[in-house]
Amino acid sequence: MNNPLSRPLIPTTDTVVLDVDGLRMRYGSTDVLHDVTFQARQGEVLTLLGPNGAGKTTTIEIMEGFRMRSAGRVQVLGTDPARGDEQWRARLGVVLQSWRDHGKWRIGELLTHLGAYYACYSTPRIRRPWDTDELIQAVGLTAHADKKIRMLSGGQRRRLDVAIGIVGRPELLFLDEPTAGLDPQARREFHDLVHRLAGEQQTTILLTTHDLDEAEQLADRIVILSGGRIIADGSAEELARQIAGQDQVRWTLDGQHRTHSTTDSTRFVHELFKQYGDAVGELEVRRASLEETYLTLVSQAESGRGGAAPRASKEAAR
Ligand SMILES: Nc1ncnc2c1ncn2[C@@H]1O[C@H](COP(=O)(O)OP(=O)(O)OP(=O)(O)O)[C@@H](O)[C@H]1O
Repeated sequence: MNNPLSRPLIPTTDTVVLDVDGLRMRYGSTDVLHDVTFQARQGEVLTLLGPNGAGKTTTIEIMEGFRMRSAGRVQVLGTDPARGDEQWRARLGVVLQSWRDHGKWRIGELLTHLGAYYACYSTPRIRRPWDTDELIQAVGLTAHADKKIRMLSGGQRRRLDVAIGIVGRPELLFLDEPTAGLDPQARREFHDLVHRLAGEQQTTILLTTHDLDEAEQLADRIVILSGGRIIADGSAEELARQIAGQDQVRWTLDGQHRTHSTTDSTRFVHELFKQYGDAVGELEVRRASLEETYLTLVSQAESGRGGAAPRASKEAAR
């Protein structure tokens, strides 16, 4: 786990919510997904990264049941999305790009209207839909609840998109570039909301983003797709470890500045203190940012130097 904030309040369970095995997709004579395999567990935030055209949207649309796959096994909340019924669909949340319809409606009216469709899918464990006022507060739109949708700013609309995606209290939420167009404060609030959904409500979240800081902030696990293949699967730290020599340890000893590159900075620092104790000063460990790791892994994959993606272990998924 990379960020203490991303640790769920209730730990991620072992229940597999998303199970994709040997997924292939072909458009005409072009293969765009090759043997894609990954899983996500309940309460886990999984981020799908990859360059334009890598196959992220195709993968997500297959899981949402909007696109038929060419081959492979896909189970979403225990059901093959190609055969998902209304009851199954009510357990999913999808945040689509901006909601442009119903411009004359007010936020509260629209959410109450959409939420009503979920009432019959309530269960003893999950009361559906989300209470409109609570939901509006959760996405930070209380001050605008009575505004007509066409009067909202781009960022306010994006918050409304998220509210529409979660009004049915989904067990699995798909977020496609959710913070594009949000200002820094709205982005921060959105990140808090994702942490709350995953931590308090045990919602599994699959999101795509091109913002690597965001991925690092939010993801329990990161899956990188390149050219339709998974080239990496693990936490940000695990992915960084795949690239040899990326941690830089700096310190001073007898007034002299020293630097050392290592794949295991924890062990190195331990040895350093064991050997020199209090004589070590100004210690600094600089880990590769996710951006550096990502760019290296993608460029290795594109030049054919990448190895097979290590499958994330159960522990890595927590
Ligand atoms: N309906 C389609 N017919 C033919 N090819 C398609 C179709 N949809 C997508 N593709 C191709 O499949 C590949 C994967 O596209 P996809 O949209 O899944 O990528 P992506 O990772 O979501 O990209 P981006 O980051 O640009 O949104 C691309 O080469 C794209 O051109």
